[in-house]
Amino acid sequence: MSADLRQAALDYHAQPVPGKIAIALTKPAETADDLSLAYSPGVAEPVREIAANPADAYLYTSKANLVAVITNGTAILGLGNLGPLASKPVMEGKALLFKRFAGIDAIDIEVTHTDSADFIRTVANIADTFGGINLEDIKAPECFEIEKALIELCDIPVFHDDQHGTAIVTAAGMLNALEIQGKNLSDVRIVCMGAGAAAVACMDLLIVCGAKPENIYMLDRKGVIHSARTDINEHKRRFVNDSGLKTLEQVMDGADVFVGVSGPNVITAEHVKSMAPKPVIFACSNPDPEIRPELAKTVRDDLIIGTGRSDYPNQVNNVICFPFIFRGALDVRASRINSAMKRAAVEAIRSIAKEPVPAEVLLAAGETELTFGVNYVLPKPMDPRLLPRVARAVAIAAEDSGVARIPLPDNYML
Ligand SMILES: NC(=O)C1=CN([C@@H]2O[C@H](COP(=O)(O)OP(=O)(O)OC[C@H]3O[C@@H](n4cnc5c(N)ncnc54)[C@H](OP(=O)(O)O)[C@@H]3O)[C@@H](O)[C@H]2O)C=CC1
Ligand SMILES: CC(=O)C(=O)O
Ligand SMILES: [Mg+2]
Repeated sequence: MSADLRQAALDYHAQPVPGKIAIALTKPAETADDLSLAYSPGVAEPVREIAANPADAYLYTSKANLVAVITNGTAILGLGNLGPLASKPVMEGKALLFKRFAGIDAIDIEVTHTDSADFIRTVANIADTFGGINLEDIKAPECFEIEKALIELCDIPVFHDDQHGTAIVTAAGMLNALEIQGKNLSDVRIVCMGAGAAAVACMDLLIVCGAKPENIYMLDRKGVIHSARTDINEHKRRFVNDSGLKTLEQVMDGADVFVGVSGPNVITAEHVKSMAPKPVIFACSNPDPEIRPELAKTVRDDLIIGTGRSDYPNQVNNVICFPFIFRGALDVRASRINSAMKRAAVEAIRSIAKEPVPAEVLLAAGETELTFGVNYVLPKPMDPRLLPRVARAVAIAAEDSGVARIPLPDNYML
């Protein structure tokens, strides 16, 4: 990062007040009459109603539009396990994005804990406060056990964004990129660098969308996951590939697709050069991608490349999903975010990239033109069509799959 950007980022976070979010009042609180309603004695009335009927919390409190962004700071972006407190700027950032893009009030909660059971207990014990829980930057393999347990324990949607938000955006972008390159997901050879939260979920969803498990090579820090390895957990084991290719060099040679959800600068221009014609690279590690687009482009002119960042074309980042999927889930009080809702989000996101881009998006993106093609495979996060289209598709999928607890509002998001 340049010294200028570093200082600008620090100033942005420090000035004019520290941090990125604050709490706003939604009711008058000026007079004694106001306070009689907001606090004692009036507040006792909604208390009694909620005690008698817990669902009334959705009517009389902020629960319906409140999401907790909860972490333990064990996998902060691609920076690693830097602890809960250091993760707070990222979690406040997620809260900012929830509010900016979907009008959802979100609050960050950084949990210090002893083990996964302690973390699960902490989150389960505060869950009723919220309409949904967005788990963030929790490392694998603990994230899988944590999410599974919390889905069972909580009565509200629990969604590990690094798994499912990333997978939804990756699948949407990949289907579009392959369409542009004239390839089918069912035919391509895929290299997935990383075998953690994002990697496992991305590959699972690509398989649901048509990728062949035997065409996927997943790598961790020790190389390709294959069955002779004795150091792999049950989640990695689901992706063993015993074709005989064991090194990064071997799997990149002739690969159609590279998905990077690992760490910075792990592939070289030589690796990119050895890929099949018309390859697709999603180098999603934040803040520094697995390879810089300018480097990859020195060796290929038939390449589609995306990164997790806002300052290159083709941003492949879960921000294109999580505000909108939660909006749809909250608005029908979905009990969970299921596979049908994720598929609906993939299709809604990818369809927007194929349509003309509104002038306000071009302005916000600092672009004069964006058309579906090598430099535009996914909508920009600030595209105002994402909110109505993704939220509506997700809410309809929730209703159709039986997890909505209230009907779709009339003309919802139309
Ligand atoms: N663009 C986006 O929207 C998103 C991007 N990401 C990025 O994906 C990355 C992983 O995040 P997440 O899955 O949550 O983290 P996890 O800690 O769950 O998993 C990290 C995985 O990456 C592997 N890894 C890390 N560094 C290297 C390396 N240098 N070479 C090879 N493998 C490596 C680890 O290997 P091992 O198992 O051997 O330790 C592990 O399998 C981060 O960089 C993050 O920023 C994540 C979510 C969203
Ligand atoms: C974008 C994101 O969630 C990550 O890099 O962890
Ligand atoms: Mg994350």
